[in-house]
Amino acid sequence: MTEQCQGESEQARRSAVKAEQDYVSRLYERLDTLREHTRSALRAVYEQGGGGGYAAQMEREAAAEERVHRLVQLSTVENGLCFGRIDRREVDGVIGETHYIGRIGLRDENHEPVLIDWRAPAARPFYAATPSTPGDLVRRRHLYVRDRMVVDIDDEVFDLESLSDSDRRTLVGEAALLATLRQARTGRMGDIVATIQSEQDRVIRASLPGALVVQGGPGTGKTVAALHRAAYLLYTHRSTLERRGVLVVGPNATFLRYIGQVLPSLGETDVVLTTVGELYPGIRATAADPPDTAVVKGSLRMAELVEAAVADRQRVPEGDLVITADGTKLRVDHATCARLRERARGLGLPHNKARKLFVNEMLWELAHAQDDQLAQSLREVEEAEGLLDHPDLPELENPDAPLRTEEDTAYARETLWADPAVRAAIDGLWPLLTPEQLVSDLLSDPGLLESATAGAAELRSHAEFSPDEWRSLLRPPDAPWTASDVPLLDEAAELLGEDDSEEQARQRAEEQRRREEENYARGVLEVTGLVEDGLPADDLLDTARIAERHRDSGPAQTTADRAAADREWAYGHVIVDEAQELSEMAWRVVMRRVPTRSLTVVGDLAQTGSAAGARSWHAMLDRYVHGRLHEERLLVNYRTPAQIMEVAADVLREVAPEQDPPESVRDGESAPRAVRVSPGALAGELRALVAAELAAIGEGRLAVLTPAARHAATAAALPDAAAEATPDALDNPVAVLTPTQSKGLEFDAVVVVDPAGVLDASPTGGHDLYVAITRATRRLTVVHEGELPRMLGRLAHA
Ligand SMILES: Nc1ncnc2c1ncn2[C@@H]1O[C@H](COP(=O)(O)OP(=O)(O)OP(=O)(O)O)[C@@H](O)[C@H]1O
Repeated sequence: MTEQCQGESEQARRSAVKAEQDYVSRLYERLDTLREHTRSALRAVYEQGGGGGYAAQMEREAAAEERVHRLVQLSTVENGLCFGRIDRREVDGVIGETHYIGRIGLRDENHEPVLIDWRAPAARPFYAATPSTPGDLVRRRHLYVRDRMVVDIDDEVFDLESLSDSDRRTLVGEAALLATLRQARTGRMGDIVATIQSEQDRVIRASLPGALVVQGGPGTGKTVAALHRAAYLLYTHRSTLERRGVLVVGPNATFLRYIGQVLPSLGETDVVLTTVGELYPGIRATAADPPDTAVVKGSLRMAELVEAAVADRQRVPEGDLVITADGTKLRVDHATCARLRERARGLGLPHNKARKLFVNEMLWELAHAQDDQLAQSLREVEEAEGLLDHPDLPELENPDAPLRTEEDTAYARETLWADPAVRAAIDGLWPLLTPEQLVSDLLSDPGLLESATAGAAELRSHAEFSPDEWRSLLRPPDAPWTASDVPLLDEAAELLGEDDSEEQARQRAEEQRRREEENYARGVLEVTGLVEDGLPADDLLDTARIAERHRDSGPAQTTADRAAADREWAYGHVIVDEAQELSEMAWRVVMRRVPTRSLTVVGDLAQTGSAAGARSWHAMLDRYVHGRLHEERLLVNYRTPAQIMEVAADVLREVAPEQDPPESVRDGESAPRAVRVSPGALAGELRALVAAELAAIGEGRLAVLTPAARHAATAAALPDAAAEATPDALDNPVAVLTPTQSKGLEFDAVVVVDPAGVLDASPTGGHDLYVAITRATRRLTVVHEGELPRMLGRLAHA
């Protein structure tokens, strides 16, 4: 290009930027106006005061809630309100339309659309158009807006002929996507509304019913696409999903925190984000089982084991049941006890519900036993006194009439139930059980476990456990709950049914209150967090005021709050991330939460780290979705540069040759390398190496990934690093994690310590090494003491 041409092009670009600035400024003015309207409407609701009846109060709360929600939404879209534009082709002399695409839809005062929500059908061409299938698009333009200023534009032209001369001169080079990908990581995943790629768009806009499986290698955008899908579904099916809610299940708390801002940044705050370990309300299971135990606990046979364990708690005494109540010995014979158990079981109700019948009938039996006793002792007295057949006594009208009326017997039942000896005896035969009690007793009592194992094999022939297998389940009674216990608790809850004892009800209410408070606090933090992200000062004031006011009136329950606290909640849609890690038993829990089987399952079979996890999507899911499983594949890696991906591909070829690695979208800035350290010198060398890597990445995040057995020692060598996989681990520039803990995360620089140790740590060590290497967005260093594993032979030594 000549200098003159360059100058002209630059000038044309500047004027195009200016024209876009005028448009964008008008959009922000509109946004400000809408905020002001919403704020005034909210004030008006608050100023109404607290009068009126309960209904009026509830109505006011609902109105306030709706406006707060809208205000939060209008605040979240401040950054990047508008990020794109599409120009359609002229058809039959009718000038082609131009649409601006943004985080939300806006209309001007005449109700004309001025900004199209990225999820609306009209925005679809922005994402779906490709050079080979442009549809009716002439051009797609990305707008770079910072602090309300258009700083740049980036065009992709599909039909050069249709552009005016001045438009042609504004064409600029760098693709929006690459610019985004090069940014340093912040420890929080961002949204990608401006740069969704067409293969991802297919995933995001897939229809609501049925199970969609998204299989894709590391960094292909599975997580981020799944989150955008949640936002898309909420927008498109708002009435269904707002009532039933959307659940996102992720692998751990660090990951949930990492992705936690994506949906709020898209204006969606009412989604439940949780882990499998938290799917059972009231339990927060973070401990992990040894791999062997996790495999047994994850197996479907555990369903039968729990079923047998419940049946074992419905007992028949060895001989007759004999209870001393109120000084009298009452007897119910063995056969009657067995009959009562069978009748209660025959109801087909959960254990705690069927117990009502069992208790009822047993009390009748005891009351009748009492009647018999009474008759017996009366007869004995009469005999002793010689009263029987006494000529002076008037003849009874009906000598066989019972001594007590039905009413007396009913009263006697109540008295019997109040007797601790009676209650203890009946509880021994058919106790009221909580899932926690049942599972804890089962796993800590070898007798119960062995008996349940035998029972499981009787129930279903496939449900056999070897002695080694069932013994691997044994643990101390006070052991903390593990994530693989949660499916057992959920299974037990299904089989036991509600325990309506007062204490349980109180505990549930308490747990619910705690969750509400937590959610509320999190919501406020999110709102105020936005302020730091550049919200105008008057919004800061108002947001804080709203938050305070909101607190005074107590947190109103959102669908998400209610859903999270209710084990039996049926969600409208469930998204499972890192889904390859879920065991068969964990899938049972997930499926219970979504009876309609409207699911998005995202994962990568090449990254399966849990020995109880998936080897095939069909094998894992077919039994639930019966052929309604649609699979999409993502093939492009947006995270890991090509040079690092080549190293990962070597590992994959060794550990899962049937899987193809994804193709990197970009080249890296530095070659991945290996560093050999002499045994004993690791701590000192690691400190220096981490310092050098940090300097190389500038702002950004670094992870030191190490086998679990070396985690403590590695963390001790780096005292300033975040050493635990807590939610805020990624707030620290350096985190020391195991490969398992790093699942789903990404870092500008990754230092893998002791790759041979990673490989040897578990049967799926190769998959873990693949995961570790593919966390890097820019730099990879592998530190080793002994021989470098052969599969890493491509790495050059520094
Ligand atoms: N279209 C896109 N535009 C910009 N960034 C993108 C796009 N797609 C993906 N990314 C970025 O690529 C990175 C990887 O995405 P993501 O974490 O969703 O991948 P993943 O497939 O879930 O990976 P893994 O299986 O390793 O967990 C993220 O930083 C994400 O923001």
